Amino acid sequence: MGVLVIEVRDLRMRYGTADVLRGVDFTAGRGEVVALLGPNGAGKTTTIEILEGFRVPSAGRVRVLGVDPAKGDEAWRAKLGVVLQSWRDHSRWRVRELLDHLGRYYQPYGTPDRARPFDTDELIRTVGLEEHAHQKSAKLSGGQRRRLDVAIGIVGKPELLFLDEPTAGFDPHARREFHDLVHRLSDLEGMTILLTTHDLAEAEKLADRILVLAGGRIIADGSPDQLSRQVSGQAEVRWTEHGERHVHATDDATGFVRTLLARHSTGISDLEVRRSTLEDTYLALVHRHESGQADVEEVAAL
Ligand SMILES: Nc1ncnc2c1ncn2[C@@H]1O[C@H](COP(=O)(O)OP(=O)(O)OP(=O)(O)O)[C@@H](O)[C@H]1O
Repeated sequence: MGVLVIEVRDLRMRYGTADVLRGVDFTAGRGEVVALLGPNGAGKTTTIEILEGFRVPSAGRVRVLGVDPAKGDEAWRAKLGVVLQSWRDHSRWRVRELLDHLGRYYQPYGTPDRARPFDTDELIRTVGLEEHAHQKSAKLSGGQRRRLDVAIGIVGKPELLFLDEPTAGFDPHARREFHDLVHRLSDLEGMTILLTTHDLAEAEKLADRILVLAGGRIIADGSPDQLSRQVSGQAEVRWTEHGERHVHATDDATGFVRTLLARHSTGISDLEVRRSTLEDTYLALVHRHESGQADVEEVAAL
């Protein structure tokens, strides 16, 4: 995996008497895009806040860019970018002015191989706010304000970017542009990105790896493809035969379809093969976990 940007071992967090994180383990490497999924209240935001140094964990070992976040200094903080769920109020500022102003904070932290901050006009183009550069942020639409949030998060060219539900409120076009942006940031800038989302199609498109947090632990860790194949190896074949609809679940869809067509060379129409989606997989994992059917270790080893 190369250089570890995030290293989390046996992380625990207790609020009062409630154990929210009960031994979370995962790592993320340079340039990796990792999606953290889990039901409401699973502890995703808590985990991210600990990684940012905003919350001190009850126990466990956490290293972010080689540093314990609870002891991170300004130079360390300058290498992180954060896009939170809630809109921070910058309503009096115009877009370009605000980004230019925030960018200045990062100037002392530039290195020979990473100029900081982002050039303001390049940044505005990157997030697609050219037409709104001189508008007050209070006048932006919800989706445009979210783009401004993203611009604020990356203005310092972070090595590690946290995105908490980044595309909530985006229209499909803005969402696709945002996905392209995430890929560019990880490919061209080598940025490691940790994002939370409840949109599984988004996680599948964006993430190299998916972590599922439930019951205070990571219950699955793998590429979207690995997760789908290991949780449900079966595909569903659907077809119409002499006007009647049929469905068959099989481990070997190709073999089944071959036999089906050989047996009935005519009379078969509307043939479809459906693999389980990440959403099916996710729901199966969380259900298995909640109903106690799966041992945590067993699923985590997928
Ligand atoms: N400061 C706090 N004090 C006490 N309990 C808290 C605090 N912050 C969060 N919690 C509780 O910890 C649990 C995890 O919350 P967290 O916000 O991390 O979940 P999440 O996975 O991000 O949820 P969502 O998907 O709804 O955003 C919840 O039950 C929440 O009520």
